[in-house]
Amino acid sequence: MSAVRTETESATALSVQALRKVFPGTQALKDVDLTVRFGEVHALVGGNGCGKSTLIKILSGVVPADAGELTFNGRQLPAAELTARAAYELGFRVVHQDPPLYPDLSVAENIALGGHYPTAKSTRIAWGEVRRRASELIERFRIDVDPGTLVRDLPVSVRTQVAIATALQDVKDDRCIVALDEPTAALPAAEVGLLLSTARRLAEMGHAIVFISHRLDEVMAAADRVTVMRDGQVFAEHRTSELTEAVLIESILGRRADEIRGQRATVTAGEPILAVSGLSAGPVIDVSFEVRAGEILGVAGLLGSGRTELLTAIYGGLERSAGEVTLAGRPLRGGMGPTIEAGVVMIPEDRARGAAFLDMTVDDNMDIGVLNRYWRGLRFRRAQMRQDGDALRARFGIKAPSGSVEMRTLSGGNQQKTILARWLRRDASVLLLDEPSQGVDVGARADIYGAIRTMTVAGGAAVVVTSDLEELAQFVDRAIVLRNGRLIAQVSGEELTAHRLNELVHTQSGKPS
Ligand SMILES: Nc1ncnc2c1ncn2[C@@H]1O[C@H](COP(=O)(O)OP(=O)(O)OP(=O)(O)O)[C@@H](O)[C@H]1O
Repeated sequence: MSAVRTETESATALSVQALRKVFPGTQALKDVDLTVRFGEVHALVGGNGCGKSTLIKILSGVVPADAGELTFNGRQLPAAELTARAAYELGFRVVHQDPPLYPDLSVAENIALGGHYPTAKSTRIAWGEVRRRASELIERFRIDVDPGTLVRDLPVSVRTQVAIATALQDVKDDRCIVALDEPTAALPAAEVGLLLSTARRLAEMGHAIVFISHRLDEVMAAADRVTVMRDGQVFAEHRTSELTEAVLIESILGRRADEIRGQRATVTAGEPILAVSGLSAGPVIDVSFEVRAGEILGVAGLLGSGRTELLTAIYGGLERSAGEVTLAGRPLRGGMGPTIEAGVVMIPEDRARGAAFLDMTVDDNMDIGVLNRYWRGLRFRRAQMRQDGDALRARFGIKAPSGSVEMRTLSGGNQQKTILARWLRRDASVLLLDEPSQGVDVGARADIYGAIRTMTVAGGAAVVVTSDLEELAQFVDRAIVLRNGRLIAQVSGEELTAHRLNELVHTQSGKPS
């Protein structure tokens, strides 16, 4: 899909020179140089905390730089002087993964709110004009949506398309620099393609696209060029046409790609630990399966297939209308308290939002839930707790100046890793994980599955829901596929490939349509 550009390079849209930014305890950007051209999709990749978001925040004028020069579409200015308004006027736009749209308003109303409401002579809003403009934009950006549809009824990828159209509505020429900040992180696999095509189409219109993602297959598919950042610096720039995913991984991590490949269980799985039989709960209908000691079971299914509800119902957070769940032969009767006590731990998808205590320190965030481990009679073993904190941060590659900095100062991916570390350090016999690698870099993803594997090798079992089918194929031992709440297939061995899972997830018969 990536266009190989053989013609002479197009004009420079954005040039960043010697950009620097220091936060207390961290030099987030160290003399960053970057050139992005009109007509290209330029990916920006790198490990969690390498400085991608800081760069985008500076370019959008919301965080001031310490030093450096910026040139937007031929207009140069000192980076420290850029304001949000100037960045906007110079044609810089950012669309985040969770665009701030109003769910209960229509597409047309959202577009109008993101620009200026056209008013009639009486200063009343000219609704006809609102709809006409929205229809024009929808057509221009080729979005498959009716302007009157409420945003809450749209698939996530279409919402992001609407956000892009909203951000670009007042642009006269096609000379914007559009930063798409992890636009696919929360997207189900089926919708990713649509968004990548949108990025390409914007580039073909003439805009310059800066595409931030940890999903390297998407980077390879959608980008012309990729800049790799490491530790606040630009480490390399590649053309994707001259690159393989393995080389890109090495460029990002400084480790060979095969060092981070997942490992399937090496010993035959043991006795069933978790048995689910005839379970119905919410959208889940009559689902039965077993997970054995030593096994990581994957769950594939589209958004709405019941995959999250299945985990929640096992965990006791969703009432069951039928069926039984047993742990090592003993019934788990529901209710989260007894389920946790029995040794089942669930790590939910929205963990960063729901479970990160931003004004507490990083180590405090990891210690919640295991504090009683450190009491010896009346003595609290603080030194041991600190030592364990250091070890955990090293094990999960959590980038922080120390364990005593506030959680809010960590990058998004490092917050995710901190919360995962909190849960993975508990003694669990069954782990239920919903999208464990969302927002984390390719190295950390392998570390997370490594931690899960350590737990299963010791006799535990894990059930993992993820929309990334490549990830399932790489890291789990066996997978079940859900559709419309029902279990439609179990896949293992040679059949466990992303391609096969994709077929099963999307087509009624499990055969290519
Ligand atoms: N407000 C802040 N105060 C202190 N340090 C900060 C602040 N914001 C960011 N940092 C630090 O700057 C570094 C770069 O963070 P940034 O968010 O740019 O990383 P990133 O590449 O976007 O990571 P991710 O892939 O996890 O989103 C990190 O070490 C982070 O902890």
